[in-house]
Amino acid sequence: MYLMKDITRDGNPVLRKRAAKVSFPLSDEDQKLAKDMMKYLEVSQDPELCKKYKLRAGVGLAAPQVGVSKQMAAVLVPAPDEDEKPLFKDVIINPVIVSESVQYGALTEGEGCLSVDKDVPGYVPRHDRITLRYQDVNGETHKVRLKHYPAIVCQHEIDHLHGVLFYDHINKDQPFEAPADTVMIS
Ligand SMILES: CNC(=O)c1cccc(C)c1Nc1nc(N2CCN(c3ccccc3Cl)CC2)nc(N2CSC[C@H]2C(=O)NC)n1
Repeated sequence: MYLMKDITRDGNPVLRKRAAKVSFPLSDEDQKLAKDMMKYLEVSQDPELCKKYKLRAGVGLAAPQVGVSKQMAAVLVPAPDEDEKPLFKDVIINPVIVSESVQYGALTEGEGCLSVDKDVPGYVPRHDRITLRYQDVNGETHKVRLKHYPAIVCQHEIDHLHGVLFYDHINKDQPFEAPADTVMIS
């Protein structure tokens, strides 16, 4: 299981590389990587376990964040009502955003990243809605339409696979300025 010591931090070149495509069938190593990344998210979202293992909670974790430059990310976006099923839960492999809304979306509180220890205030303008194509651990291809929070999270994770960090998108002069008609997501 990953601990915070296993998370690569900003400054590590692996976070600024384009990650390599993953081939199928997954090697045992890649299967374990997928399982361990999802496990981190599950444990980090459990208040007891999060405290016990001193983790930062997350809804997404990309392979470069555990030092592996491969096109794989775990996403676990819980439903607002905890006894509902998650808004999105899967390990996305070789993900491609095939279409995206003109309209922007941004988290009202800004974004955090397990690999960025400092707080970087400001809006991170992303596409409010995306159509995402990816392969799951079994090699099955999925094409899903996402909007608002799950769409934001997937864009944040796919950025990691392209060597992009969230603060790259923050307007330097006006960090809390967002394009007109941006959907503000709380
Ligand atoms: C600087 N202000 C802020 O960070 C920030 C501040 C306030 C609100 C938001 C909404 C902020 N923003 C933000 N909050 C999150 N979490 C909220 C808490 N949550 C969580 C916590 C505990 C249990 C279960 C869960 Cl689910 C875990 C996820 N996550 C992300 N991001 C950006 S996209 C990838 C995703 C990620 O996983 N980052 C580690 N951003």
